[in-house]
Amino acid sequence: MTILDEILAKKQQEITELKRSYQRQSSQKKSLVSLYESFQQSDRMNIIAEFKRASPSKGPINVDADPGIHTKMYDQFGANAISVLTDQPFFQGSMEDLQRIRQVVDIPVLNKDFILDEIQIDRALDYGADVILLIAAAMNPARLEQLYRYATGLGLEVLLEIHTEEEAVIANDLNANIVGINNRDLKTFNVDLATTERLAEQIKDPATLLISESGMKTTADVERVQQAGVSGILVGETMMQSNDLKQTFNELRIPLNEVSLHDR
Ligand SMILES: O=P(O)(O)OC[C@@H](O)[C@@H](O)c1c[nH]c2ccccc12
Repeated sequence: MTILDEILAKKQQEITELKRSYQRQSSQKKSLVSLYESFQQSDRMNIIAEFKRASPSKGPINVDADPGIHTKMYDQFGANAISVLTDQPFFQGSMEDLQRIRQVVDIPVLNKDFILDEIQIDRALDYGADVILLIAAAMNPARLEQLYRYATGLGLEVLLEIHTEEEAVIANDLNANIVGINNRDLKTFNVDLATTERLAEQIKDPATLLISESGMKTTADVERVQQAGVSGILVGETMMQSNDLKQTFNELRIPLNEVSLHDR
């Protein structure tokens, strides 16, 4: 049993409970902020800065950080979007964190969780998310497509996360417009930026927005994934542990070159 299996099993229990207790809000149409559109307009590396207190691979990262104060600083120093880890058992996050963050920033907010059911998508919308994460490794392609269509039908955007060549094919088949290449293998926790280099070229549609996820610490790391053609990065640990967020953003927000701008 991998850690991913363990997380997904626990998540199924949470969903069962949620279906018993969660009251959906009235489905009034909201006007959401488009991550896709706003990232297309930037001439610097787009940064999705993540609020993540702890993780199964690292243990505690920054458990005492205040979600409102911390992400307000992300926004001030140049984040283009905020990712909020809302899983409680393995990441010590919550939907209340997301709600709080929604109150303090106007840039797109991503609900980062192990989403396996429509009810979690309804809840993401209710709590103020603009974007949800769907992880190709977490379910079969047919179910992935159902959830993808459900979310986009509600007006949410989807960051579709892939880690293997097979999953890149799934992303192409779905015609996903925002694809996240996770450098971390969720089964072993190994991080390798070569994953981005390998998979970026497998994504066929030039209009797809490519995001490199995990393991980014230095300017050199960002330059490397940019060469592979990505125009956004998702950064957690480095943002949660930085003593000087202004400096961290300056190091990571490099100007985009032709490689990542060529298809605009
Ligand atoms: O802390 P890092 O190495 O910067 O990684 C951030 C993000 O990519 C990572 O938190 C992540 C990527 N995909 C996920 C899926 C579930 C939980 C967490 C993740």
